Amino acid sequence: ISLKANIGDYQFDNVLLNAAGIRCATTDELDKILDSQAGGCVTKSATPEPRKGNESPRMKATALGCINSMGLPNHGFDYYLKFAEANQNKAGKQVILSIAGLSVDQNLEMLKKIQASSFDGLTELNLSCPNIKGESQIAYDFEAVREILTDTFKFFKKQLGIKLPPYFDMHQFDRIAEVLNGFPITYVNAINSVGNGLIVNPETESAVIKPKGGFGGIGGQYIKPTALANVRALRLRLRPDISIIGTGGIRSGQDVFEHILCGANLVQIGTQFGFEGTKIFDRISRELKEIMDKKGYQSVADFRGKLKTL
Ligand SMILES: O=C(O)c1[nH]c(=O)[nH]c(=O)c1I
Repeated sequence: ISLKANIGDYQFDNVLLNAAGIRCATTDELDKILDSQAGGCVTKSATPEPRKGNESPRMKATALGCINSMGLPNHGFDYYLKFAEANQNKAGKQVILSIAGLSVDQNLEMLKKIQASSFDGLTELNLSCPNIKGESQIAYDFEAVREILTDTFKFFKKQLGIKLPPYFDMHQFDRIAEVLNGFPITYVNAINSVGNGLIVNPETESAVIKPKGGFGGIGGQYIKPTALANVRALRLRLRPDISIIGTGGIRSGQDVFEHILCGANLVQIGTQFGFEGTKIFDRISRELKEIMDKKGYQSVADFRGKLKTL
């Protein structure tokens, strides 16, 4: 039974990856992921310069997942580009370089550097960070997405993925797919955390994270139905050559099976990877293979996108 998959001409020995932002801000953390059963690693979304991020407490775990308002803490774009250049082309293991500029110009500046660099792997353009004070998630403004991709593909000739926020309305699925189908993107990653949730502690009668009055992105079990709906809706609307990475609510082999059934080519694990560390990739690989064995599937292609309706 094989858990191999590919995106464009990039081979992954395993469909499991970390989600950007979780235990992936330093080279040590990234090395640990590459040394694990994961099919590759995704770097913490980078800004052109290093950032401290928001005030702590800025992340809180709950019984069903977590809330975060990290505020893009990272070591700066050059740090991650250097790691990506040094660790690309490991057989069957891909390094995905994630960027999240605070403006169109910052994104174009980083993309120009990638284009000029020796990194020939996948870049993930994060248009969905929910935690920058005063900034909204770019991908909720469809014309802004069209503009940044128009500017990007005037010079960017390497392979680009787009990290999307969750959408909650059929016309939004139609609109974002219509915009993305107009560009030579390699994949979309659905979804980022569900933005601006609020976790309350009834004992202390208080919010549980400091930034933004306690508002932050929600991950974990809370968001799996929304993640699956976004993967499915985009699979049904995007050009067949655009792959999908499914992210959101994964903590078992069954959850991965559901994401692939909805159309995911690969999956990323965030909240639960944060709780368990890299041994999660062994556990979930084993659980997924057990499910495939029971159902008589040899490869993930056998059931990818084959969700039935009633
Ligand atoms: O606050 C963050 O750093 C963050 N947090 C998220 O939940 N998603 C994101 O894309 C980002 I860039």
